[in-house]
Amino acid sequence: MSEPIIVFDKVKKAYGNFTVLQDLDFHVNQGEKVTIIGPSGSGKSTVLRILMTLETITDGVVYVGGDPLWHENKNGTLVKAGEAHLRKMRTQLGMVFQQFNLFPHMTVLRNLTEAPRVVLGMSKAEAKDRAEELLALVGLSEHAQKFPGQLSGGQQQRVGIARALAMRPKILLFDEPTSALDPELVGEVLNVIRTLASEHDLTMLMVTHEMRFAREISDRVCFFDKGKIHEEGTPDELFGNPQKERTQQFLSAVTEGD
Ligand SMILES: Nc1ncnc2c1ncn2[C@@H]1O[C@H](COP(=O)(O)OP(=O)(O)OP(=O)(O)O)[C@@H](O)[C@H]1O
Repeated sequence: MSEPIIVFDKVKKAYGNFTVLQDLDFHVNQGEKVTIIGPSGSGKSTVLRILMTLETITDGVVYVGGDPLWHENKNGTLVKAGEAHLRKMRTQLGMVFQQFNLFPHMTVLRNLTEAPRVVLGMSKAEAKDRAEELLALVGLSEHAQKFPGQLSGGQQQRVGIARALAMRPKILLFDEPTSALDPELVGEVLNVIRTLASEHDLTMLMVTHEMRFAREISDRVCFFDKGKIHEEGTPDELFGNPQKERTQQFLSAVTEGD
């Protein structure tokens, strides 16, 4: 049984009086592929944004790789983490965004080499070698010198995946990676994620509306509702035999016509 690499311990996230996550207990084991599904506004993206340190937490503790993410241990007490701690912790995670978030004024190659050089201090030659390997992995070797605007949405998202991998994260987060794409471009992105999931020992946590894909690649699927895990299980359990009425309602609404 592998160790948890992500742990949410009674995490609360509120914006003013509005509570998005309420006492959330959640974990992902090392190497596990976990998918979060659920209705709009249930807090799915917030979980990923907290892990990327793009959102703070209101209460509770998040652990990544055994260390508190948003806190530092000072003489046995957890205190709010400083920027240096956050920066160090962040290197364990990579994120693939819905809107790709590539640097538009940089070539594809530079999009992949910039952060490894600046943040990890990698040499130019090493960063370039690594970027070329990753572009081959996502099938974009011949587009290295293009700018993001010259690529299709599917190609841009494949660059987004390669860029996240360039930082050699232990954990890869995907926030609805195909929802900004035209339907005919979804398949090529899912193929890349499928390859990563089957051939690499990465821990993957994904928010997606692609139910069939979630069923195929996940070890575990969590159904979120109102900032909590309402039900979770293997894909066969959750999609094939959901136990709770709310899960059944959600699944029958989103899989209608499938
Ligand atoms: N900066 C913010 N200020 C106030 N409310 C916010 C902020 N960011 C998110 N929210 C609210 O928090 C709730 C959860 O947002 P989140 O993006 O996590 O939902 P989600 O489950 O990912 O939804 P979707 O499937 O629509 O992306 C939503 O109701 C959203 O409006």
